[in-house]
Amino acid sequence: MVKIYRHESLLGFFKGMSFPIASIAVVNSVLFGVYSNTLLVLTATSHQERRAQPPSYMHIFLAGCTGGFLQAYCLAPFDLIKVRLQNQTEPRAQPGSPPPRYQGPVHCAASIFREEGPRGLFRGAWALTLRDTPTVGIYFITYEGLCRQYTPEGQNPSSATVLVAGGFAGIASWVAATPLDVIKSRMQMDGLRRRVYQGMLDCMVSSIRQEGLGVFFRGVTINSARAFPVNAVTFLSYEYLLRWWG
Ligand SMILES: C[N+](C)(C)CCCC[C@H](N)C(=O)O
Repeated sequence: MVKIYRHESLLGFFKGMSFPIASIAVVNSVLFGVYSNTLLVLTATSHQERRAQPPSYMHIFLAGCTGGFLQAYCLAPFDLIKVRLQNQTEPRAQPGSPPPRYQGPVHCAASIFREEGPRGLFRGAWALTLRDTPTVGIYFITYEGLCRQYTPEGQNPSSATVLVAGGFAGIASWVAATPLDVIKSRMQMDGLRRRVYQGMLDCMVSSIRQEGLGVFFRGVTINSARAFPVNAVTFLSYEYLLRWWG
């Protein structure tokens, strides 16, 4: 934190923010929409009816995986741009210094398109899909499991339960997602200069060789600290929006 502050001032902490904010509504509606509709297909119960007839954990997991798989594709280009901008760590421009490689998210998207082709915008998308398919399953299982544990049968979970269950669901899924998150980000940065990795497996093997197994847990603490409040609020919004409008 101190280093980022000294080097890039307060703005450094908000690097690559505008795109995630623009994309989060789209990505989350795909995630929760696909999840809920897959459950509807699998169990023939709507969100309201699910309290009285709770779906099995297998169905929850499958619906979560489907949601995770599809949202990964919507997320991929936005996530790529975020990673590229976050990794650009030049100090704030001084007069006379050359401009940064990417001047902002739109410029970044256009440059990737020009330099790496349309498929370049989906660099790392496979790793992202592999990261999100099972871990979104874990996300919903943890959430449902904790809600059921602390809610009397047939009732809606209280706001406090939803917040805590959502927070822990975020942590559990991020802990599980971190190894592939590290690989995904490295694949997304590859291609910026010369290609370093031949593919995902090569990226895994050379990362382990150079940095040991600990590399798979890089950033897990800060990711979990972020995941708790973000997902507490996400699930609270989800539950309340469906209760009001469902
Ligand atoms: C599966 N994985 C852990 C990668 C993410 C789950 C979605 C969580 C939420 N959109 C967030 O940004 O925390």
